[in-house]
Amino acid sequence: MQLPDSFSERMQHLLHSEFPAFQEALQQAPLTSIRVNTAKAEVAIALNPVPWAEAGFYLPERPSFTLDPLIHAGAYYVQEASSMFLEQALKQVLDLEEPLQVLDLCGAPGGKSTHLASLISRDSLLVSNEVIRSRASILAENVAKWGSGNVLVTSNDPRDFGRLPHFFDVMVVDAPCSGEGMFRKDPGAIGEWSEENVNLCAQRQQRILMDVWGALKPGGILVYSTCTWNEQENEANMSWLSEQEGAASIKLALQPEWGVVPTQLNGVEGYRFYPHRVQGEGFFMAVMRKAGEAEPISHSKNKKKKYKLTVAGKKEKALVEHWLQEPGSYTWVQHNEIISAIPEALFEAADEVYQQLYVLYAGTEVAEVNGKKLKPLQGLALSQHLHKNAFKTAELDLEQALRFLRRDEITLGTSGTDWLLLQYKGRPLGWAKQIGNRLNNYYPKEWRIRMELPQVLTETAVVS
Ligand SMILES: C[S@@+](CC[C@H](N)C(=O)[O-])C[C@H]1O[C@@H](n2cnc3c(N)ncnc32)[C@H](O)[C@@H]1O
Repeated sequence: MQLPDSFSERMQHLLHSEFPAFQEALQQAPLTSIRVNTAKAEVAIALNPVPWAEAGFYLPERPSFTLDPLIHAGAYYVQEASSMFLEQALKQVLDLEEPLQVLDLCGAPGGKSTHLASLISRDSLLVSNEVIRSRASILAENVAKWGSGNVLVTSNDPRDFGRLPHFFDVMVVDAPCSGEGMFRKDPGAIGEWSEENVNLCAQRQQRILMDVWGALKPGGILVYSTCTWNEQENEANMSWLSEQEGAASIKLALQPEWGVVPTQLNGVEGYRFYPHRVQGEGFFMAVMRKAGEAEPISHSKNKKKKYKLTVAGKKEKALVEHWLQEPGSYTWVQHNEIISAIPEALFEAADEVYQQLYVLYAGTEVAEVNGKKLKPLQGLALSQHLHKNAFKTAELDLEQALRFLRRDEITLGTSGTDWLLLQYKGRPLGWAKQIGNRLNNYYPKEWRIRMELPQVLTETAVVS
């Protein structure tokens, strides 16, 4: 791996005698790690845990994840281990039992969003945003697969969040960066690296931070991260924020065996992940508290208020509400023919987000209602709160499951006119409709596996 000279000089300056070990680590193959969706699955084999994330595990080798139906069922997410350090920021700084309004500003493809969704309580709202529309669709797909039901996926420019002043208790800004920490995983990133790009990234990060800062409550928490090592994009930006806005740095407790390197610049604490020190890729994180007193969440129900969300009619709601567990805990909303369930406690906040931002996916998309015709939706199949007994289910073997996920035609020897919830190892994958002894495949077109199946299929058996 040929590194740019000025990058090597910078790293030598940062690492001194550790530089040769760092260089050598960059030549090693990157590690593979996953984070298990504990609401849906558990690890099936003895795996080494990621020490700073409860549901994180290293895999001994990288399987073909596409060929494991359970990844499509949202049973786990492939995520780089260092990034899972976000968990420490949340657990050490916040009371996660409390209802929180959380923003993940740079959300796609969804590693941190799905992690946040697992960490926050059911009465907490996660707004998961991605400015680039095509990437926002992938984010919405991953959020729907995770199935927690308390996430709104938006696709807005950071400056649009100025329309939600003092709205969020927590903000995660996993900023677009020069990607030095990804050189080992994505050698293509080396060619894009330049001093000029580092400066441009640092300026863009400051702009992003200023654009969203107003949406953070006084006393609210910012978790800032990048996958790069240079000081400009990391400690210097946090020091700038502290000077500019009076934000205070928050110190996290570290276990020495983690190998995470704490840093300090002008009173700002940072956490660095180097591949020769930790089992993971390059990463930086800092946690800051906005000046001022924390305000409790208050959304007054006002009868005269004009809502953007339309509550579903009684008739429509009655048709589908038994499809989720605890139907009474949701507000059922309808947009065109789509009925979605939003946790009742989050309705007011969700409506405010709808008033101000472009929402791509909200809560759990449950059904499409067209007169008397009812179609269960993919979001429901993958929901952690699906009421399975309301449906006929069919268990698929590995080949059938992969064919279903490719949107191929499949036959199961069933007959009738029902909707079938198709499962693999007991985990729902999606819907098929029986038409006599044929099955219509309703797996979403945009999500389908495009890969040809190999002649011999082997089970991945990472989680069960
Ligand atoms: C490091 S990635 C986010 C990874 C994600 N947090 C995860 O854990 O899966 C940064 C994201 O910022 C988005 N982005 C690019 N330019 C941006 C901008 N000007 N403002 C906000 N986000 C931007 C990128 O499209 C990208 O998805």
